Amino acid sequence: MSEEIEKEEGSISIHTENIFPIIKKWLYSDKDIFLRELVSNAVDAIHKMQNVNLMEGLQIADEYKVDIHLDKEAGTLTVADNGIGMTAEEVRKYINQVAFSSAEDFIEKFKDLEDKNQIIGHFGLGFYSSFMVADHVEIRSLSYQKDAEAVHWQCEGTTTYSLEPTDKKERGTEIVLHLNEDEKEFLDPASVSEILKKFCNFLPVSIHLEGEEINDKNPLWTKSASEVSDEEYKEFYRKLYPMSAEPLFWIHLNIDFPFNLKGIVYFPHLTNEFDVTKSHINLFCNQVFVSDNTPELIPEFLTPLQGCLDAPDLPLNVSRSYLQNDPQVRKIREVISGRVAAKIVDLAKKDREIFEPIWEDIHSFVKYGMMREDKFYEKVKDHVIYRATGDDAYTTLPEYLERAKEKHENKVYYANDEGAQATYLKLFKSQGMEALILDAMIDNHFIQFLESKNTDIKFERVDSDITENLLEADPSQEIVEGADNKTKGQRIEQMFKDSLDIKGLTIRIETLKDDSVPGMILLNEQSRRFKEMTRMMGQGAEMPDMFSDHTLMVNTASPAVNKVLKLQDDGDTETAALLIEQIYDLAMLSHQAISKERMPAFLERSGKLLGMI
Ligand SMILES: Nc1ncnc2c1ncn2[C@@H]1O[C@H](COP(=O)(O)OP(=O)(O)OP(=O)(O)O)[C@@H](O)[C@H]1O
Repeated sequence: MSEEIEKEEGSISIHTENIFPIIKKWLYSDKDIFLRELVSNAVDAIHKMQNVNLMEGLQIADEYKVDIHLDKEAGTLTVADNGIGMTAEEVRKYINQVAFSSAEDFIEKFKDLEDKNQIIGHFGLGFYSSFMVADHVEIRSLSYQKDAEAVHWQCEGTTTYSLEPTDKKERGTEIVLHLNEDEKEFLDPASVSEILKKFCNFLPVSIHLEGEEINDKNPLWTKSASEVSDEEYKEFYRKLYPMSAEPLFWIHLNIDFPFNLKGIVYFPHLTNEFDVTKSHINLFCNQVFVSDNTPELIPEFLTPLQGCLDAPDLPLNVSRSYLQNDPQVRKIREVISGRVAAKIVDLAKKDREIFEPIWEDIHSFVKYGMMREDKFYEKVKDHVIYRATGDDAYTTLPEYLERAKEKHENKVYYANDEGAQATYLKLFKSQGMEALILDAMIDNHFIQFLESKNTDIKFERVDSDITENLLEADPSQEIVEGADNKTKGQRIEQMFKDSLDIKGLTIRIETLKDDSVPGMILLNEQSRRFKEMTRMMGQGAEMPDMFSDHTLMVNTASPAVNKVLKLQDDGDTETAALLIEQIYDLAMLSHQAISKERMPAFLERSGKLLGMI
């Protein structure tokens, strides 16, 4: 006979016995944090004691401290404090009744595994993290309360415990961890010291390991900026990052309203080893180390920032994605961005000579920040400096435009490869004109961005066109020569056109004030930029040919060009053709290496021409 089944509904029971395996397994990778949790509890207990003393006007002249003691023989690690202590009632309430009411609740709170490190400390689970490394844990405690009786609690990693009176004489709590066989590394003072240095380095209460104080109770960020010297900031940096070069600048934050935020952030001297994509800020909560991986707190373009932030009221028990959208975290990012902008303006205004080398390290980040954040852009835009070819090595954009007003109003000339564009820069210099050097990866985008922000200003690379200022009013254009009624310019143009059979090439005849350059390649700014963009995106299999359209500007003032004319007149068309090819190759040479197709002819021709001298 089959059993009759009637419909029933109910809840699946998950037993609390499951909790210990979960604590061990899920949290295993971060087991070091049990020390942070126990020491934080001890510090909290001391703070509570200090408050009670304050309120009751009691004078208890103890030196408050947390003692960590390792006993190799017994296999125990003990965290002892002289804080407020616990009565039996309090142990029952705070320790036995774990802050979650069911395993379901526990799992719900832990579902975001990424944050387990932070969550553990924020759901009243801190003490239980000791079961990650010990099956057997004891608490011995004596409450500060009058006539309190000392208690001894023990648990061996199951859901049963024992609680009995004990003979502890001094106020406070001792947590004794009988370490598991494979956790004996926590008996090694050097390992424990390292963990304590990470988590407890800046705790506000004295922390002793085997009798020796290991922490700095008053880290620099707790002081006010006016009482800290530059040397102290640098020394603090060296302590945090012993192997690093001196930071470029730093910002001391001390904000009480509308939220609490203290800290010192440093902009490092960047080296090749420095990972600019990774978060470098140490986050603290009331001097307790929380995390060294909270990129959400820093504007993306400032990820290289190092240092410490102490944000006591951040809701750290929430997921990373929440943190990203949390209004307070956004405000922190804004504050940091604003303060960095102010610092940059301040440095730029104060002393250019100090600012210039710093600028070389930070400019890509600043430019990226300007493109990403309008507020940041507005704050720094007039103080951003550019390397320039004029008398001053660096200039701001407003300064440059002011100087260029007469010669080329609202036009900014720039070079992005000083070597390749040397001829053009020389011409500019000889005519008292300046160009900006914009040769960083980001500058291509930054130029477009600046143009979009300042629609009246145009940027042109020095080889994009020949400006009026470089040209001589050309008498040769007017002079009609020979029987064919052509000007000198027209004749030269014709000869170059006839000789050079090159795809996409246009010949343009000009007379430059400078006669030392026979020919120059000009690339139209807009089409060149378009090709560069396409190349950078690099999706198509075919890379755009930068020279599919180019202009050879032939300088009629050049003796070499006049020589071509003379040879033609003398009937030596062969040598004239050689010279024309040579002028073209030399002009191209500054843009790219001579192609393998043209190279043999170039070498042979060069040899021939040398032989003629
Ligand atoms: N060393 C101690 N001295 C006095 N009370 C303690 C000590 N350690 C723990 N307690 C008590 O036990 C409670 C539970 O501690 P637990 O670490 O599990 O969570 P919590 O401290 O409430 O929260 P957090 O996870 O933020 O530390 C504490 O709130 C405190 O009342």
